[in-house]
Amino acid sequence: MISANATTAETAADEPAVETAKRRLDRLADLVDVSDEYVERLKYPSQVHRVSIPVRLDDGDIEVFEGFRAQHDNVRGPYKGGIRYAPGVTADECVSLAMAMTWKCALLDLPFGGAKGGVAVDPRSLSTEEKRRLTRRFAEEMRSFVGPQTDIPAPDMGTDAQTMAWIADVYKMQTGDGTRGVVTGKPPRVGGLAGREEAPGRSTALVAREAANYYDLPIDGLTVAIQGFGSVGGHAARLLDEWGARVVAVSDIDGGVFDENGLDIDALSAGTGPLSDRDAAAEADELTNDALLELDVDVLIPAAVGGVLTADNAPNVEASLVVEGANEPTTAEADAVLAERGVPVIPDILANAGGVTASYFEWLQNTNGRSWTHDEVRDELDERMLAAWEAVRESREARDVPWRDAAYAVALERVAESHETLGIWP
Ligand SMILES: NC(=O)C1=CN([C@@H]2O[C@H](COP(=O)(O)OP(=O)(O)OC[C@H]3O[C@@H](n4cnc5c(N)ncnc54)[C@H](OP(=O)(O)O)[C@@H]3O)[C@@H](O)[C@H]2O)C=CC1
Ligand SMILES: O=C(O)CCC(=O)C(=O)O
Repeated sequence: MISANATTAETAADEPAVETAKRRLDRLADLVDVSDEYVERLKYPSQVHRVSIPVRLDDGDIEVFEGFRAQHDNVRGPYKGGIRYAPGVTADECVSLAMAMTWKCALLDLPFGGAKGGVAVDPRSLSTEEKRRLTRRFAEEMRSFVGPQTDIPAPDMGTDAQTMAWIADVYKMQTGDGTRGVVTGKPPRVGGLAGREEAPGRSTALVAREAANYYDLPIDGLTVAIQGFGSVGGHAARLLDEWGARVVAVSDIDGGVFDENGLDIDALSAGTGPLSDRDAAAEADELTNDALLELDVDVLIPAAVGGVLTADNAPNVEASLVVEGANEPTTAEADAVLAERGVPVIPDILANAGGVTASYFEWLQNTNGRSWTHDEVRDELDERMLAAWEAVRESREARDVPWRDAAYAVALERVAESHETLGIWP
């Protein structure tokens, strides 16, 4: 077992993400030619919906869960963003993630605004039937504020294609609209897109490869540690492994596995249960999630929960490069420490943006009835991701700022331009 000093996800020194998001906007206002009034408005969500979700559990008891949907800005198109099921989800968490969706969609030049939702629940504590009842009731509660042209949810942590299928079905029963464009990330047999599930992991891998190349770290033999082996982490690991990188560590909620010679990612993916119990990990060492973040690797990819790189552990990060597969894995304080130490951090709004980009293709497919092949999805996704990477690279070089600010500057400029053109406020 490799160990490291224990860290908590958010220390006293690490401010809440929503405050960081607001401060970032102030800083960005100096970088781009945007009026202060727009910047002030964009610090706040347009609306935050909060609903109660009563669910009958398998043992006959009723439990009431809290659900949220934060809608940040829709100047560029309908609100768009995932729904997460995780313990401790709050309205504020959804607000900061909704703000990030506004910037992510603008950076990829998609005709969407930003939203995020969630239910405070540990999905691992629910049976499939309980999840189905919870999801259908949440969908009923969301009826008045979601729709293919208003707000389009998608999967996020703890939710998946099946969750989206249940929401699409409730919406169809309520409205008669059978196009299923109300949510993306559905199973392909009910209007979903081949390639949506792998897309955020694919973009994370693609951006990691480009960034590594930028810093003269060749993909062949590139050592990579990935926290999280779910939708994003699992697909990023598989692709990087396929492209010749050496994925030496991956983890799930219970901890991780490490092999300096590289893990057998395909075999690990084929297994079930905790990673450390899988046959493919028999020769690997176990390590904690904290220790994984401090491994001496070329690329570290946090791809699980937010707030894992903090003021406490950033001084111990040994990776040459951090690529954010998860949303908001790096606190503002950790960002500052890593910048000081010369460790580049490629931001979430670029790296994992393949998810919402593929969601856009799915929404188009549902809207105009033309289905996309898996190859078409991959080709167009890669093209758009590489274009976004280039835009951020140019912004960084022109402005001489960290990668995160460079990406946000491109996005803020586009959102502000849309507001200015419409002239609706201030
Ligand atoms: N799915 C999507 O379309 C997108 C997701 N993202 C972001 O990527 C991140 C991961 O999402 P996604 O892959 O969908 O989620 P999944 O639920 O598919 O996977 C999450 C992974 O993280 C692990 N995990 C959960 N809690 C912890 C913890 N406290 N410490 C360490 N590992 C943990 C899970 O382990 P276990 O399996 O044991 O529970 C699992 O391996 C989130 O930040 C999400 O917002 C970003 C863009 C798109
Ligand atoms: O696909 C989408 O609409 C959003 C995915 C998401 O929630 C994210 O990118 O964080």
